[in-house]
Amino acid sequence: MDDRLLLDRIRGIIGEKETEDDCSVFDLGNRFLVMSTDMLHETTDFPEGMTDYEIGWMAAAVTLSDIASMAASPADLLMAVGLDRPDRLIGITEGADACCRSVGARLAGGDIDRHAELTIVSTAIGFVNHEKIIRRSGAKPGDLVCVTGLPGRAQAGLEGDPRFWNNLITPIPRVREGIAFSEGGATAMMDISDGIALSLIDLGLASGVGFSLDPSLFPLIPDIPATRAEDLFLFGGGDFELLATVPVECFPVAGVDTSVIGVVTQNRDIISGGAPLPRCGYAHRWN
Ligand SMILES: Nc1ncnc2c1ncn2[C@@H]1O[C@H](COP(=O)(O)OP(=O)(O)OP(=O)(O)O)[C@@H](O)[C@H]1O
Ligand SMILES: Cc1ncc(C[n+]2csc(CCOP(=O)(O)O)c2C)c(N)n1
Ligand SMILES: [Mg+2]
Ligand SMILES: [Mg+2]
Ligand SMILES: [Mg+2]
Repeated sequence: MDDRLLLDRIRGIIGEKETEDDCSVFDLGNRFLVMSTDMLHETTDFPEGMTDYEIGWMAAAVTLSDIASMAASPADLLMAVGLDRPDRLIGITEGADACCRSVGARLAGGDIDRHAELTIVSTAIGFVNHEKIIRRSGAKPGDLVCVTGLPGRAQAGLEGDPRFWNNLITPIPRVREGIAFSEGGATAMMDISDGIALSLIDLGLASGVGFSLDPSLFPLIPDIPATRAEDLFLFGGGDFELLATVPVECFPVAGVDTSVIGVVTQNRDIISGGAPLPRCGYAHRWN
């Protein structure tokens, strides 16, 4: 059992549309309010060696990334902190505050509790004009599949590559890039927190499409064997880059440094280099 399968079980209760995107979407009449919440805790999310400041930064970044993935501008973030030791709160708060400021958001409140394992829930809201929101459901056959940055770095950092430790522990929410994708006509978007392969599965289901990827186009981490780099690229979690689909006539998108890795297909299969893409990536598992 993993978190994706569990989510499928509650979709019928709260609704397909409500659980389809990185954020929930509330119509304010003149624009949309988007909201996201994420829970992180020490054993599964904060690798040993992180400072409290970095823990606070990461907790804010993962949620702000969800706001970015709707092409929204983040506004306020609340952080509920279950502390194993009280002295950790100041560093955590300084890190979260710095991350919020870096994207023009405000750390605006939260909660403090005692907990055996350090646990942080961050909740953020953002705003986006009706015509500028990008959902997971808009991909059209023929669109280009685009990704920002060098996915795979966070997993490489987790596995001990010192070059990518900072990518793992202090991810940058791609707010500016999300807005640029929207301005440039992107049709669907999400962040790749659980890895590109699982994200493509989600995007394909939401849009009713498939994908054909060309591995020769993948932007890969340098100086490691190519097969390893390709696995990190497709299946590594913890990178908060954006995955977007862009009509051919809209490419390149001004203001985003992006790599084209494939094309959207009418056929719902997800193919990479001619073979079906395995359903592998980061998941929360029970047994
Ligand atoms: N317990 C829950 N109850 C209701 N909706 C949920 C629950 N958990 C997740 N969702 C919804 O399901 C969708 C996917 O959630 P998920 O946490 O996988 O997305 P995410 O936040 O983009 O990913 P990540 O957690 O890796 O940042 C979101 O719309 C989310 O609001
Ligand atoms: C031990 C360890 N493994 C992996 C990562 C990278 N990481 C951070 S958040 C996330 C996915 C989304 O999580 P969630 O679904 O809980 O929001 C991943 C893969 C990490 N920081 N620590
Ligand atoms: Mg997300
Ligand atoms: Mg999230
Ligand atoms: Mg999740």
